[in-house]
Amino acid sequence: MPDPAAPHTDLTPPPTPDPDLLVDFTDVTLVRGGTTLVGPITWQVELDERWVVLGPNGAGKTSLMRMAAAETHPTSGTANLLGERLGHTDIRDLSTRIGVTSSMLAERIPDDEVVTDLVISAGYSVLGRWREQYEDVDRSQAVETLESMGAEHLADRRFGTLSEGERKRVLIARALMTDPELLLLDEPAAGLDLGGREELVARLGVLAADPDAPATVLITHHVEEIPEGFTHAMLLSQGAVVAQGLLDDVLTAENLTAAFSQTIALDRIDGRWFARRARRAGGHRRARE
Ligand SMILES: Nc1ncnc2c1ncn2[C@@H]1O[C@H](COP(=O)(O)OP(=O)(O)OP(=O)(O)O)[C@@H](O)[C@H]1O
Repeated sequence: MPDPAAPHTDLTPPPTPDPDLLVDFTDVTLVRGGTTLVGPITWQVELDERWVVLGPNGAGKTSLMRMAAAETHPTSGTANLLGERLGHTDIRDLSTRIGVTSSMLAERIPDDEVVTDLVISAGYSVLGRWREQYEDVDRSQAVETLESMGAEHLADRRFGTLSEGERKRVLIARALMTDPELLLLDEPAAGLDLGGREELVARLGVLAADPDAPATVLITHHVEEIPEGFTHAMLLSQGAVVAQGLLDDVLTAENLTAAFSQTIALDRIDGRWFARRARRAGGHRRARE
């Protein structure tokens, strides 16, 4: 007979993580210094999905991505990545299965790193040259991956000599080098000029359309940076989810207005999105009077 005064202990084993869910977060939070940076968030990313995570500065996008990259453990909630439960698996085993690009990573790359070596090193979970001689197979795969991002001509260049746009393409190639199951891109178009942004968005659109490409999560501040072929969106504001789900359902003027705390008008032209602050009713007419 159980003691009714004893604390309740749930002996049911947690459900086995679903291998088809690359990200499977339930009520996940990240707390630092007593402040909740993001969450609680319940979020699932499936094999063939391409997600965009949008929100203003400080919304918690990078905090969410660091948990999805297994770089940071959630403070609470249940987090499964690639069918493994965080906290019950060696996160180093996940690192080659998740391709990541971020400005934080870019800052850690030595200026004199040769692009091909940088791309190859992803396969060894190191940043920078690790071996004296890489295998020919590594080298040819690196060139092939650079080709997929239109960056093969940069193979022998040193990272520090590349333009911002060239760096972004090289870093995405590096993230793809290990043939990851999940690709996480944190603001890949930040700092690019119009031409560079459009070039990158087009390449990401090609990647999104490739059925063999990994499930992708792209973080951005701007709807103009959403490539064609993206399927899902999450809007974050102040650490909380404003909306998430199918891109067409989530990306509305109403939801953007809520996320960015100002009245946003949204247009869709040729499969791309464009946002701006809406004029106040009658503002145009007054300006002409
Ligand atoms: N280690 C930390 N300790 C305390 N607060 C932190 C820490 N890291 C981040 N924050 C805060 O958490 C909030 C969310 O940060 P995060 O970088 O996730 O936002 P973001 O949406 O990626 O922002 P941005 O668009 O500006 O890059 C911010 O207010 C940030 O100042």
